[in-house]
Parts: sequence; C-alpha cells; structure tokens
Amino acid sequence: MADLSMAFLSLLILLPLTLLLLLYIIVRPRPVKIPIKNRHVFITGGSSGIGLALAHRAAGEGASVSILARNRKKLEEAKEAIRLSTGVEVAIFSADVRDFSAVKKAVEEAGPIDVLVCNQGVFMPQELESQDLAEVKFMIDVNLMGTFHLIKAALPLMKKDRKERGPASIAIVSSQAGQVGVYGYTAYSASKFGLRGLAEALQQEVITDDIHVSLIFPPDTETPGFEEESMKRPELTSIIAASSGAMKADEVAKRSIDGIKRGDFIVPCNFEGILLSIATAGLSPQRSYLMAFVEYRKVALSKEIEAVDPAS
Ligand SMILES: NC(=O)C1=CN([C@@H]2O[C@H](COP(=O)(O)OP(=O)(O)OC[C@H]3O[C@@H](n4cnc5c(N)ncnc54)[C@H](OP(=O)(O)O)[C@@H]3O)[C@@H](O)[C@H]2O)C=CC1
Ligand SMILES: CCCCCCCCCCCCCCCC(=O)[C@@H](N)CO
Repeated sequence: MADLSMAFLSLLILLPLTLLLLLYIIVRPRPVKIPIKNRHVFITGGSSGIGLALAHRAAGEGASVSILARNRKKLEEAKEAIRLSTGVEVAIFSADVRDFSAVKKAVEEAGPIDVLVCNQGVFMPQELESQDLAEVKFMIDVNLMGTFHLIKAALPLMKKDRKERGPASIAIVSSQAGQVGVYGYTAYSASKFGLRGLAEALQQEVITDDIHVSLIFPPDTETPGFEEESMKRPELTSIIAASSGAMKADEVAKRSIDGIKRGDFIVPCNFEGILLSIATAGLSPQRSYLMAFVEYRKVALSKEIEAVDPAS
C-alpha cells in the first residue's frame, strides 16, 4: 500500500519534471549560428512595415543591407531613414516580385546574398464567396510565387563559395494565418500555408550547402499595410486575430532576426505563436525528420565521393 502511494507520488513529481525538461529542450536558447554583422542581408518589402523594421535592425547590427520593393519613392525614403538612424547606406532595388526577370536582375546586381529575407506580402481579407478571383490570384502571386521567384533567382549565387562565406539563411515571412486558417483569410492563409510547404522541402534540399531556412509567423503587426487592412477587415477576422494580440513592427523584427541568427526553422513572434507552433506540431517533428534527412544526405554524399575517389 505504502509502495503504491510512493510510486504514485514519484510519478506525480516526475511527470511534470519530464514535461518541463522536454519543453526546455524544445525552447532553450541555442548559440548564435548565423551571424548578421558584416554580411549581406537582402530584404524584400524592405520599404515599409516589418521589412523596413528588419532593414533598420540589420543595418544597426552592422550588416550590409539591400531592400527590394516596387515603389521607388518609398525605397528612397526608407534608405534616407535608415541612413539617418544608423549611418548605413542601404542598396535599393525597384522590382515587382511577380516579374522573375526583374527579380533575377536585382538579385544579380545586389551581389552574393548571405541572408535572404522574403518578406513582401499583400493581404486583402474577405469571405471567399464575395472575393474577386483576381484578388485571390494577386495574393498567391505576390506572396507565394514571388517567393519562388526570389529563391530561384538567389539560390545559385547563395550556394557559391558558401564554405568560405559561412552559413547562410533563407528567411520567409509567413503569418499566424499561415499556422491556422483564419476566417476571411482563405486566399491569404492558403498563400502563407504554401510558403510552409516550400520551406520544409527546401530546407532538406539546401541543408548540405549550410543554408538554413527560417519560417517566421507574426501575429497582427502595426504597419502601414495593416492599418489599411484593418479598415476593411471582416469583423470576425479581427476578433479571431485579436486573440493573439498585436505587435509593433520593431518587436517582430527583433524576434525574426534572433530566430534567423539561431538558425531556427520555426520562428514564432509571441506567446500565442509558440502555442500555435506546438498545437500544429511545428516545433520538434521538423527537427527530427530533418536530422534523419541530413544523415541520409551525408551518406548519399559520401557514397558519391567514394565513387569518384575510392581511396578517400
Ligand atoms: N502587418 C501584419 O499584421 C502582418 C504581416 N505579415 C506579413 O509580413 C509581411 C510584411 O507585411 P507589412 O509590413 O504589414 O506590409 P506593408 O504593406 O506595410 O509593406 C509591404 C511591403 O512589401 C512590398 N511589396 C508589396 N508587393 C510587392 C511586390 N509585388 N513586389 C515587391 N514588393 C512588394 C511593399 O512595397 P511596394 O508596395 O512599393 O512594392 C512594401 O515594402 C507580409 O508578407 C505580410 O503578409 C504577417 C503577419 C502579420
Ligand atoms: C492553441 C493556441 C491558441 C492561441 C490563439 C491564437 C489564435 C489564432 C490567431 C490568428 C491570428 C492571425 C493573424 C494574422 C495577421 C496577418 O497576417 C494579417 N494582419 C495580415 O497582415
């Protein structure tokens, strides 16, 4: 009888301890893996909101920064603002991410990239039934296809001389609406969920090149784009989104850059984002299958090497 209650007691203590330990293993801080200082950070949508905050922060940390967006005037203004606050001269590129040749030209002109941040995005919340298909396509084209264009254009140059240049990052700005589907965001959520599939598969492809993919999941964030959006957002969309609160663009930028530097695959920006990551199995499973995949690639690579040079 006493034995039984002892066993029960120790279970009562051990179980929470084990859970805490597990939680710690998942969320513990890891050492910096991908430095930003003195490296080339290329940020799309860098003329406004989250992208602009990212550019400020990266410049402030001593990176050499390039920003890309469509509107040249807004780019010039961003360049001037960053120069005033950090003294850093950012390079600006006017291009539409929907135009692959324009993206390729900008990326080649900018020179080899160490950290590519695909942040450009458009959002037009509306119930699918009343939303124009042209708007659906617009969101998919800018948010999803635009990111494909960027990565396709930048990857060859990013891989080049990677060993000498150190680890690189491809960061993709999704949204908490890319972790859970949200009322009023059928098209937008679809575009952001698409980025996750792209990111998970891409990470497996580029891991042996020491390129680390990060997926960033901000909640509502105070930006010019968001201000415009909130005026026409369905009420239910706003109510659901409000359950995760709203952040300042600079806070989101800080979380993002910290996540990028740690080489984290999943980068939540607030507490709700961490909960969502766990609820949608977005933290540990990726890591474990990724590890398996890395081992597989190592074996495959070593076999290739043996095939060429059996002595090694
Ligand atoms: N604000 C929020 O509540 C949240 C935002 N996000 C995501 O964060 C990212 C940034 O959002 P936010 O800062 O609010 O947006 P803003 O509307 O404030 O800024 C968007 C930026 O993207 C650029 N951009 C838009 N379309 C294109 C295009 N076709 N080609 C090139 N550049 C383009 C814009 O410049 P220009 O118009 O001159 O091209 C601008 O620099 C987006 O991906 C968004 O989905 C995620 C969660 C929450
Ligand atoms: C189990 C844990 C539950 C935690 C509660 C979280 C509830 C879901 C909140 C979804 C918020 C979606 C914000 C989209 C922001 C965005 O992308 C637009 N502003 C466009 O820019």
